[in-house]
Amino acid sequence: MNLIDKLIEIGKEVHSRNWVPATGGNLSAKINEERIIITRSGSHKGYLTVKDFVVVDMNGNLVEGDGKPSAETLLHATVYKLFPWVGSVLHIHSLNSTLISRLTDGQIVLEDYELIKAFGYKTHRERIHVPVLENSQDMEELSRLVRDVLTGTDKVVGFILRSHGVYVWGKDPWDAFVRLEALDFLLECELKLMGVRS
Ligand SMILES: CSC[C@@H](O)[C@@H](O)C(=O)COP(=O)(O)O
Ligand SMILES: [Zn+2]
Repeated sequence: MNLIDKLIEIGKEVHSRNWVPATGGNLSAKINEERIIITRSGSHKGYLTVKDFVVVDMNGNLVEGDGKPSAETLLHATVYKLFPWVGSVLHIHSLNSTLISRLTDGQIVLEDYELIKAFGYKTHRERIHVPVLENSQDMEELSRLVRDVLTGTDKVVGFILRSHGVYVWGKDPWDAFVRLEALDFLLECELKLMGVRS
């Protein structure tokens, strides 16, 4: 299966979970060190076809395909540039990531969950971090912020844009999807715990 087919399949899957309502979200995969394939801006992630993908360079410039690359292309490029091992970046607007960001300042710290091992760690004892960043429509500024919070740490497994959604990455589209599933589950656990404790 090629990269586009895999991303189309992931689009259907995230749509079936109500993670990408109303054309929200964007999906990408790295073709090589200089090129990314990413969803076209405004495409519905549950009904993607080959025409909904464009090729961009690592600065977000369109290289191939019709239409405008995702409005958030620069955020994907920032993750690829920082982590050479990453082969796919997924962004969704799940309820769990959106709601928890409205109740959290700074970052979410996850520890003592078995599913932490889904991020490649050997033990549930590892503490992993999910920074919550202020949402912005200024992608240049936001990508600088993302670069700053991701620099010099291997404990950040994703980031959330407040009241917007979550970004997760992996070595390929399937790995990124499994991590996304794990992270959304962990966010739901934290959200429910907040409800119980309040
Ligand atoms: C439906 S508005 C959502 C967008 O503003 C954005 O947050 C989003 O995730 C999708 O943007 P897109 O440009 O289609 O990749
Ligand atoms: Zn979004």
